[in-house]
This record gives sequence, structure tokens and C-alpha cells, in this order.
Amino acid sequence: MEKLLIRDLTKTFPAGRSNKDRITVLDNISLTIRENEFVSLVGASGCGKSTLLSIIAGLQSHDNGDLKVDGNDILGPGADRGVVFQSYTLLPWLTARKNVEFALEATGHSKSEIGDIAMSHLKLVGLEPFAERFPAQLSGGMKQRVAIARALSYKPKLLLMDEPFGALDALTRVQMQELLTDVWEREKLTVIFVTHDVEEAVFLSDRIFVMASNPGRLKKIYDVSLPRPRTPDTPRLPEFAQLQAEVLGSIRSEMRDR
Ligand SMILES: Nc1ncnc2c1ncn2[C@@H]1O[C@H](COP(=O)(O)OP(=O)(O)OP(=O)(O)O)[C@@H](O)[C@H]1O
Repeated sequence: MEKLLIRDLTKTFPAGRSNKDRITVLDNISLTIRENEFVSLVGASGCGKSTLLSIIAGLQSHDNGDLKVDGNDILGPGADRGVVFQSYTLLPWLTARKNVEFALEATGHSKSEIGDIAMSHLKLVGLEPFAERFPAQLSGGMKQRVAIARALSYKPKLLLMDEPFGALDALTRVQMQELLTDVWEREKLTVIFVTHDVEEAVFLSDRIFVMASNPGRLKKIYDVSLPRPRTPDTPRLPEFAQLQAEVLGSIRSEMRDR
């Protein structure tokens, strides 16, 4: 079943002072993402990955085209979509638990239900023992786990992630990738994941969408047929290196053509 449908999406931004001069940053994008699929968006810097993600999140408007989640038009942000950014976006004056609870306040649950939901999601990301710590007392990986717990706590079925592990060291990053695939499988999520790291995209994804720039558009879609569950041995498979090289080649050829 399809989770997200995008048809002929176009987005422009003002190019100068006048609102008449506009630059097209996303040009005629059409794509379908299936339920429970893990899709990565890759492409050269400035090709429009973040803009596309934030339009799907309902945080930015678009000029033309249709976007539907579960058959419903995207008209703004909604609880059907969870968002995790590279910067941790936690409220520094609230503990990990309170950060998750705060996001649940508008959901209509009782106070004790909110407490239970927050703790169960902190547990899901392995942070139960750190629930009463403030963001400043947590490592980067822990902060990002709180952000993931918060995004998952209102049970979105579509998780939108913009370079979520970009600020983490290599080892923490690998641990977070494993945590994410685990949560994705358990919670039957659909994930759209923006990354600059092609190895990360190959490790995590069912499909990789390569975007081209000026204007931003879909260039090529790669199927990742590597076996699941992915393990620390997966990157050693010859197909892994081959696909990684192909995707990198596709991004680089576009950069050369610019
Ligand atoms: N608010 C804005 N006003 C004008 N132009 C913008 C605005 N936001 C983004 N752009 C332009 O839109 C294009 C796409 O930006 P976007 O951040 O989506 O790219 P990206 O692929 O996510 O880049 P990166 O990989 O560097 O994060 C860029 O040329 C950028 O300069």
C-alpha cells in the first residue's frame, strides 16, 4: 500500500528583492513511497533534499502539485508525521522525560497516560535510566535518541529524518543506525531519511532516491536488495560496495555536469 504520494511538486523561492523573480528549487517531483518502506534521499548540497522533506512535514508551502499521506492531502504539520532534524531541538530546561511529555500535551491523553507513553518510548530507544537528565547532561547520541523517542511518541507512521546522525561521531552513528533499523522494524514505520553519507543510505534503505540540482529533481532510484536484518557484516558484502560506488557515481556525475 502506498504511504506517501507526490505528484508534480514544484517549489520556488524569491530570487532577489522582488517577489516576481523566483528560482525553482524543486521541479516537477513525482514519487510514491510504500508503507513500511525505508527510503533515503541523497544528492549534492543544495539540490533541495531538506526543502522536500520540510514540505512533506508540512513546515513549508509548495507552489504546485499534490502531496498525500494515506490518501489525505498534506495541508500543514500533523501527528501522522514525525520529524527529527540534525540539531537536537530539545528544550534545554526540561529533562529527557519532560521533553517527550511536552510534545504529547496537545494529544488529549491524561497526565498519567502521557507519563507512561513518554517512558515507554524512552525505553524503546534505551534511555529509560537517563529519563531525569537534562539535555546538557546527555551525549549527542543520547540527545538524538530523545528526539527520536519524542518523534515516535505520538505514533506517527511516517518518520521524516533530516541528517539526524550528521553531528555524531562514527561509532555512535553506527549504533544509532542499528537502533533506527531495529525501531523501524518493530514499529512498522515508513521512513524518509536525508543524508550526505551514501554508505549510511545503502546500509539503511530499501530504496535510494538520488536528486539532481538546479533545479532540484529526481534523477535516479536505486533498489537496495541487501538482506535484512542488516548487521555490522552487511557493509562487507560485495553488493554493498558495488551499490555504494554506483550511487556515488550518480551524484558525482551530476556535480560534474553542473
Ligand atoms: N528560505 C529560502 N529562501 C531562498 N532560497 C532557499 C531557502 N531555503 C533553501 N533555499 C535554496 O533552495 C535550495 C535547496 O536547499 P536545501 O536546503 O533544500 O538543499 P539540500 O539539498 O538540503 O542542501 P544540503 O545538503 O546542503 O543541506 C538551495 O539552493 C538553497 O539555497
